[in-house]
Amino acid sequence: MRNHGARGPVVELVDVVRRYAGGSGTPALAGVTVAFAAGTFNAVMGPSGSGKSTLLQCAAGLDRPDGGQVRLAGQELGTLREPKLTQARRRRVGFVFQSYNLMESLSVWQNVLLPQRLAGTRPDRAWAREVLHRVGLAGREDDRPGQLSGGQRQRVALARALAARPEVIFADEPTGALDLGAGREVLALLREAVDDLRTAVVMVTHDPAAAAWADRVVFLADGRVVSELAQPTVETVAARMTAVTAA
Ligand SMILES: Nc1ncnc2c1ncn2[C@@H]1O[C@H](COP(=O)(O)OP(=O)(O)OP(=O)(O)O)[C@@H](O)[C@H]1O
Repeated sequence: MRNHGARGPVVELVDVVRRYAGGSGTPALAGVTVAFAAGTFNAVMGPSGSGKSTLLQCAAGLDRPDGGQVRLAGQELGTLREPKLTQARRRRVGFVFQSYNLMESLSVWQNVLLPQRLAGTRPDRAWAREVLHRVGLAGREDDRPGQLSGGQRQRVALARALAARPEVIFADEPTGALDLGAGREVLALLREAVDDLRTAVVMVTHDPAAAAWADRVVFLADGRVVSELAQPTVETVAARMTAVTAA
């Protein structure tokens, strides 16, 4: 596609509107235009209810907007019907959630390979092994998630995302359930995915210290992008959050 070169955005939202049935009248997304490029780490922040999770769901093709366009690797998602939409998502997108979303009955290894099995592609075992090594879980392949700490579980979730070589990883509060040290490990691994693999990362967070790992912070309020910050630090993020919340 024309606009998906090395410098083109992996994910592009143009004037995206999402209105929930029975909502209070204010749309969850009220016309959001934003793009996320390969090899960039983006944080999305904003007050509770500002539309962060809805933005992630629409950008990932998990939810359909009521207006506007979402392009993933240059492909307009609104034009895709199932199962093409699911295929596009499986091929290009990785997810990391606050609650890990691992299959408890499967081993670490089976969890990491599951998305590729579901996609019907032949799992790249050598890369999966490399990825487990990268996240510090080599040797834990046969463990069940129940035998792991929260930080280790989240690193399995990250390995699962990376194993499919996604162009973009969407992370919804990936450090929300972790202590400081485990959270830092996960953030460092997301950073590595951006710097070494040129993955785009889009991470929703409430934590200025987590956002400071990003290259850029996008601030939402009332379903709109109200501010942006490049090269964020804990201090500049905290100050901007205060300003956005007070406005
Ligand atoms: N499934 C739904 N049905 C109806 N309204 C919803 C639904 N999901 C979200 N909303 C509403 O849409 C708005 C945006 O919600 P969203 O979860 O995207 O915000 P958020 O910024 O992620 O919030 P938080 O930080 O609390 O997770 C809120 O007003 C919320 O109540």
